[in-house]
Amino acid sequence: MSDPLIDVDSVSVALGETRILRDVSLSVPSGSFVALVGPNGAGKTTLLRTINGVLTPDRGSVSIDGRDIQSLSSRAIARSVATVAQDTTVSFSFSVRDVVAMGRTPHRSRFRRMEREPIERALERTRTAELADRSIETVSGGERQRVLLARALAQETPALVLDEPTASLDVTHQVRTLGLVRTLVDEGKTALAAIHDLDLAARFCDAIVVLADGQVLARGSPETVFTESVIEQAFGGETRVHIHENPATDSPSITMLRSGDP
Ligand SMILES: Nc1ncnc2c1ncn2[C@@H]1O[C@H](COP(=O)(O)OP(=O)(O)OP(=O)(O)O)[C@@H](O)[C@H]1O
Repeated sequence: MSDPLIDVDSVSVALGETRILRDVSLSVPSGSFVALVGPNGAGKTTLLRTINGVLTPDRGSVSIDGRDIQSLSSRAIARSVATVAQDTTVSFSFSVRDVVAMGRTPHRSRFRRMEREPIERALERTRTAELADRSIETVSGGERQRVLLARALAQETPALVLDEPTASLDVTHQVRTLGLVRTLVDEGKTALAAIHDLDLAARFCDAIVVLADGQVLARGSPETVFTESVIEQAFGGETRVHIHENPATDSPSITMLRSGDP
């Protein structure tokens, strides 16, 4: 397997008096797409915010491409990792194109004109070009989520960190968005995404990390991680799953069953 682009080593994070992450280790090999799954409150957002340098671990370390992020400036981190946060609300009235252009900030300098090409390419790839002249305040929640993915693509970083990138999307756009991330990874990017839909995670990702109660419960290929016992341990006794092979996608297909379902 190739070297890890993102390496999280024994990270612990406390917020206020509460310890949120305990001794979390994971690595995202260069050129792979890894899903972070787990119940609400497991610590997924906290972990992603530690990986992009917003939060500082009180123990352990995070490295990007072999460099400890504590030693990097925020500009250097932003040239390595582009993030789409879970909360996509915006409180400014820029056009969609201007929002996507913000992705170029870590590459700008007083001496260089802003390159337009990465912005237009990001708009095209996320199918948001037709929204480009609209105010970001007027687009729908799902469209805004795709615009913020476009901003992350315009940042032209080796790594993408995505917190529930399909949360506001209809089923077609969920598949399109994860399909786009898969294509970007196949072209050379590396992605780590918190994903609630286990079936989509199994379909699009190379590896799965299950986080529960601030700790890594399991990690590995979708086939090895998505067992009934791991899922029931992570999501609690009320959750049962039906796992079967999906010959069309060559990945396990997962149906969540609620209590009362046959
Ligand atoms: N600033 C804070 N102070 C104290 N506790 C916090 C703070 N921010 C988050 N938490 C708690 O940390 C835990 C982990 O939150 P986090 O948002 O990382 O979980 P998550 O796995 O991303 O959840 P979800 O699937 O609901 O998005 C939760 O119990 C949350 O209430």
